[in-house]
Amino acid sequence: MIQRKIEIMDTTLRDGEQTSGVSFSVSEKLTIAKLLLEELKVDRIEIASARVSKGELEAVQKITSWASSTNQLEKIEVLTFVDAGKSIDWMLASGAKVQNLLTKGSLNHLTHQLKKTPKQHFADIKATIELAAKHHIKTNVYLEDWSNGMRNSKAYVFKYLDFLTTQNIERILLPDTLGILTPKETFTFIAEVRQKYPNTHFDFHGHNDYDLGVANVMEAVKAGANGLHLTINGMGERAGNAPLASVIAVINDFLKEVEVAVNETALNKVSKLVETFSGFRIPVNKPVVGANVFTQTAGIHADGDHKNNLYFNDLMPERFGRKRKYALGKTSGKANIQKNLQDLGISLNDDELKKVTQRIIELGDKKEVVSQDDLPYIISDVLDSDTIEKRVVVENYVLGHAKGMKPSTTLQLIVEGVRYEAHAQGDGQFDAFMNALKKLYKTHSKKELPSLIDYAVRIPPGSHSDALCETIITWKREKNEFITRGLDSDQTVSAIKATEKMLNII
Ligand SMILES: CC(C)C(=O)C(=O)O
Repeated sequence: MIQRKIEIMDTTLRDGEQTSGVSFSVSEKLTIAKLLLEELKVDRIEIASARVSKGELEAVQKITSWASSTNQLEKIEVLTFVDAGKSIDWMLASGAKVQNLLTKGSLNHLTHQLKKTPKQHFADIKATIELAAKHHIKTNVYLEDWSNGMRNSKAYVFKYLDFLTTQNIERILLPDTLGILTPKETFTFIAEVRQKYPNTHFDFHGHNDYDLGVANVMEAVKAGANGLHLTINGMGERAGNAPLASVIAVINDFLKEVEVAVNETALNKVSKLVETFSGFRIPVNKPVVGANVFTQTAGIHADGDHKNNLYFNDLMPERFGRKRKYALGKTSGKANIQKNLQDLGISLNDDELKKVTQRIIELGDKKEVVSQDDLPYIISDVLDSDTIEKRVVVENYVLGHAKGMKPSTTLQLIVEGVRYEAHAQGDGQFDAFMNALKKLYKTHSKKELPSLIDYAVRIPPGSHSDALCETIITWKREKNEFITRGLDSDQTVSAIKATEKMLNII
């Protein structure tokens, strides 16, 4: 089957930058532009609005100079205005060769914002297109508020399109400026213009105000749109634009009659880079690129994956340069843990697996995020504790820490079935705990406590900051040194757990 090619125009650097609070630096724009064209392989990029700032001019100059050296200048587009040639002067200074001229696509906008008649507007547009052509600048034309125009002033839109299709332009760009269209309307409106002007190239530019951006783009393609405007991570004005990653997945999986040149495996990398540069966080459940979307949390899913991939769909993570994960927490169960152990190359017997599962459920109950990186630490803690006979139990404690007061601890300890209690102050919470312990041992035990000679804390690499913390304490008794470890989400508690182990060893 011969597939119809759909041009993908990425507008992250123009409409995406209109996300409230986002501004890319010159070098960030250049880096993103290179990635979009060279790795992601979109067909065109819109990188700026003309006349915005000095920095914007510098960014466009850098990008056009690189694009010219790599023969890609025709893929670089800039939003321009009908402004008696000022935007064209800016284009000439920037080195860009394709303008996306903003014009009015609804009578409402034309009358109330520009306060012009269609005749005056068309004459200004004609002059701008001709001036651009004189300077070897190609023109695409945006019909701003086109979706409203199709709803409320169709006669104006078609009169304007009759005029435009006789002009020296490359493409007509049809925005749903306010994201108001339904999928059904999108199909109908695009089909109408395509039918009337079968030889003209039409792009659809969808916004996401009703969360219908992807659905509308899908209908635009079915109705015959030749190109689509998308942004990385769905960035853009208000609720953003149709997100590129989701649209590419939808086209590749559901619209077999068309094809796009975009390289799916680069989607995640580009998405992450744009997230870092923009500071605009990707929601964890954002399809294709969100942190959680390839993580199975329920144990039953991991179990089903094991049995003939029962919980897989066509969105395989490897397509997008990602990997399936199995979450660890209170609902994860043994199957998830087994999957993570397999990944790490660790094997446990049934009894050990049961104990590790129990510990993860306990941690999950405390609302902690347990990651695969934490798993070896949990295993070693569980198995290590298992080998020690528990004669001494740190049963209860109150740790006091208040501004302007010395930290204090009240401690209840059970030694071979007998409960003891002590209170002490210290330089920090753990120091106060140790002082209370020393008091107890001095009064009630003949045993000497070992001295603490080193105290190290580490967080499993890749672990979330609210997850686990391991305290490793080196003790010295007479000439012998030994180490105990404690694991908890709270640093002081992890040190107390390491100390409890020491009490059971001496
Ligand atoms: C500025 C214009 C082209 C726009 O982004 C829109 O109408 O959505």
